[in-house]
Amino acid sequence: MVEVSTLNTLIIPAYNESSNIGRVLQVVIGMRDDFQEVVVVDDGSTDQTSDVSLQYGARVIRLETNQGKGGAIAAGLRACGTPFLTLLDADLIGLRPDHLRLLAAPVLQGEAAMSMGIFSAGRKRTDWAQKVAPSITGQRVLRRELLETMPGLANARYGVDYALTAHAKRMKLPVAEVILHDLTQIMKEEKLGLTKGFAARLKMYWEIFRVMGK
Ligand SMILES: O=c1ccn([C@@H]2O[C@H](COP(=O)(O)OP(=O)(O)O)[C@@H](O)[C@H]2O)c(=O)[nH]1
Ligand SMILES: O=C(O)[C@@H](COP(=O)(O)O)O[C@H]1O[C@H](CO)[C@@H](O)[C@H](O)[C@H]1O
Repeated sequence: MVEVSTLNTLIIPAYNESSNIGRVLQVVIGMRDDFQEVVVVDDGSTDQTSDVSLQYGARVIRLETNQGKGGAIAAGLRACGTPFLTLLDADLIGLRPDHLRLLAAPVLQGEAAMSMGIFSAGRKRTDWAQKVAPSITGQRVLRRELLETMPGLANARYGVDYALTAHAKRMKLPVAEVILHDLTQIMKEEKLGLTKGFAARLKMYWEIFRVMGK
C-alpha cells in the first residue's frame, strides 16, 4: 500500500502572519504520516513570517513581492509534485490533526476531487460566513490537476477560493463539504484594527467579485 505521506503536500499561503502561523505549524509539523512536506509560501511579508516558519521546521518559499493568495498558492503548486494538495490558512485557531484527516478522507479515498472545510461551533461570525458562502473557505484538499487547470490562478488574489469551487463545478467534478468542529480564524479587523481591517475586507470582496462570472 502506498503511504499517504508520499501523496499529499500541505501548502500554507501566508502574508504577515508571524503572530499566527506558529499555532498552525505546531499542529501540522509533526504529521509526518500525512504530509510529504509542509510548505509555507511567504507572500512578500514585511514581518517575521519566514523566520517563524523556518523555526517550526517548515519549508519556506519566499516571494519577493506580494502576489495575493492565488499567486502564493500557484508558487506552492510549482514547488511540489504530489498528486494531492492540502491548502490551509495561516491564521486558524483550534486546528487539530483530526480536522485535517477528516478533510483529506473523501479525496484520498477517491470519492471527491476536492473537499472544502466548513467551520462549525468555532465562533458565530466565522461560522456564519461559511454557512452563507461555503465556496470561499481556505481549508481544502484537492487533486493537483484541479489547480493546474484552473484559469487565472496566479492573478486571482482573494478570488482564488471562489474560483476554485466554480472551476470544480464547471468540470462537473465531485466536491465534498466537511464540517470542521471548533475551528475558527482571526478576522481582518482583529489583525489590523477596525479601520484598516474593514478596508482590507472591502478590498477582499472586490477581489472575489472580480473573478465571479469569469
Ligand atoms: O496577499 C495575501 C493575502 C493573504 N494571504 C494568506 O491567505 C490566507 C487567507 O487570508 P486572510 O487570513 O487575510 O483571510 P481571512 O482568513 O481573514 O479571510 C492567509 O493565510 C493569509 O496569510 C496571502 O498569502 N497573500
Ligand atoms: O470568511 C470570510 O468572510 C473571509 C474573511 O475572513 P476574516 O473575517 O477576515 O477572517 O474569509 C474567507 O474568504 C477568503 C476569501 O475567499 C478566504 O481567503 C478565507 O480562507 C476564507 O476563510
